Amino acid sequence: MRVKICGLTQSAQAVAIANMGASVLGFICVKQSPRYVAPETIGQIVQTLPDVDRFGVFANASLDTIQQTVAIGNLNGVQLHGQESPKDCQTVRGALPGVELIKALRIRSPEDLNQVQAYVPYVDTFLLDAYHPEQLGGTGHTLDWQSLQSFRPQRPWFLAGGLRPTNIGHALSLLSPDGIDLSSGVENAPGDKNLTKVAQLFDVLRACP
Ligand SMILES: O=C(O)c1ccccc1N[C@@H]1O[C@H](COP(=O)(O)O)[C@@H](O)[C@H]1O
Repeated sequence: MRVKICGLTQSAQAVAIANMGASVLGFICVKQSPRYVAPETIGQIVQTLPDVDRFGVFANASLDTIQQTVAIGNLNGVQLHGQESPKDCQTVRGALPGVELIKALRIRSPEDLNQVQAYVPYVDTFLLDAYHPEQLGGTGHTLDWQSLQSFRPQRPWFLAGGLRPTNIGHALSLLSPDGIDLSSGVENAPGDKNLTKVAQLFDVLRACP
């Protein structure tokens, strides 16, 4: 299972988290977020990293912005976390072949899962996050895990939304996602990761059946 830790802003923390076992690191490229990092800073952090996947998280960004950030930041994945349509995903995929494309869907009710099918031809991976009326992501709110038990998309998927070392065991006792994504659940403050909590997370994952 892939483990993605999102909202990195500091090189030393990113290196430590990769060395603890994270397989994907996420950088928030949404300017309104307190976790925003500029493309040049991402590039500097990425230079220091061991072999790990590096994703930029965007919301309703222009293709130009996404392409430039991927190039400057040396990213190998793009997570679209806004209201991007299947056509938008098709455009990003066409412009960035070889870059993994994740479409994040913010789930308010089980019916929201029906939109997944329309994205299948254009994305590599899905990510399910909790819906919040004022925040795009990093909300710390959990999904209704029970309602996802029959979710079987035709692409690999990440579970996100309010995951913490203290609830990940319960989530994984109900669901078998291809990956998990944590941000605020392993932080001291937005963008400042708590390495003790990240270590606790990996302890729990090692103990999971
Ligand atoms: O973290 C942010 O500030 C953010 C801003 C805009 C879009 C997405 C954002 N974060 C994503 O939110 C999920 C879950 O976060 P949490 O674990 O509930 O805090 C994660 O995928 C982040 O990539």
